[in-house]
Amino acid sequence: QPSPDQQPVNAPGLTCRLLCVLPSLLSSDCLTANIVKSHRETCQYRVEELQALRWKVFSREEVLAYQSKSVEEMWQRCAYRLTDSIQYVVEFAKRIDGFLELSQNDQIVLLKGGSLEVVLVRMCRSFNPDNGTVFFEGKYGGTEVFKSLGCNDLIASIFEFSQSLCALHLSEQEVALFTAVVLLNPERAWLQDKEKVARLHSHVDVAFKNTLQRSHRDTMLSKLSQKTLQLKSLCLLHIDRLRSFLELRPLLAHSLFPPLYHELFTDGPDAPLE
Ligand SMILES: CCS(=O)(=O)c1ccc([C@@H](NC(=O)Cc2ccccc2)C(=O)Nc2ccc(C(O)(C(F)(F)F)C(F)(F)F)cc2)cc1
Repeated sequence: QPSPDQQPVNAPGLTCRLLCVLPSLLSSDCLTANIVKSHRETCQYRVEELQALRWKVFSREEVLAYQSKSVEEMWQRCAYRLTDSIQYVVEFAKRIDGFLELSQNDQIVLLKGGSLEVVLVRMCRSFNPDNGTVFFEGKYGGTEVFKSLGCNDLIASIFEFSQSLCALHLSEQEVALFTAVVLLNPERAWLQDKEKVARLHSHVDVAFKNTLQRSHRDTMLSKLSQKTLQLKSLCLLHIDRLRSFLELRPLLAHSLFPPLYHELFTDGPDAPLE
């Protein structure tokens, strides 16, 4: 009888355990690859591009020009920019395995509830934490650029959020997986098939956790769950400011804002996303 340390490892048991756990690792790796690819194809600007533009900062004159614009014009410019970014998020969602298998109603509910959150997470890639500027209309500017919007608290919160997210030094792979988790939130109100969304969400969550563990970034999870809470309140503040802006100018809403922005952020008659 060989001594215990010479006994062959209980091979069948080990093989079985590997084979049992392997499919989920494989499917989780496939899902990770799909999400990272979807992000790369729909991220609007690559990080390298955004970083190469950091030296292009608005001059004093350009800042003054922004500050002398009307509230309406500034809101319109931001709304257009955000709607542009949201279109890319819609495309990102459609490329995530399983998203298009959800009912159209649930696809719209998830995008209505999560697209602005995803844009704000993605936006941190265009934020320069060294001088507190964000890439806007071709150059980098600080909060002073958005002064004429008349909601400095919202802008300050968005900049603080971007600053804190930058401090986590998320890789593109982590941004991809984090934004997929944010988007596939089974707790969104009005979901028809909550269980189906919860299954998809848990697959993405497992894929994200596996990725973080492999790169020894497990500590990131607790920090990111705090970020998700901040994100929620930030978007509620943003939508509430938009509403109060629009309530004062009912006619403006339809002429000023691109249709998608209107559908996503006002409780007007729900038209399906094109
Ligand atoms: C989000 C995906 S990404 O990181 O790839 C990415 C980053 C920045 C932009 C930027 N693109 C432009 O400017 C387009 C362009 C370029 C040249 C000339 C004219 C036009 C852009 O849209 N910034 C931008 C910042 C801030 C805002 C706020 O509304 C918010 F609330 F989102 F932060 C504002 F309030 F700060 F203004 C809204 C928008 C687009 C995509």
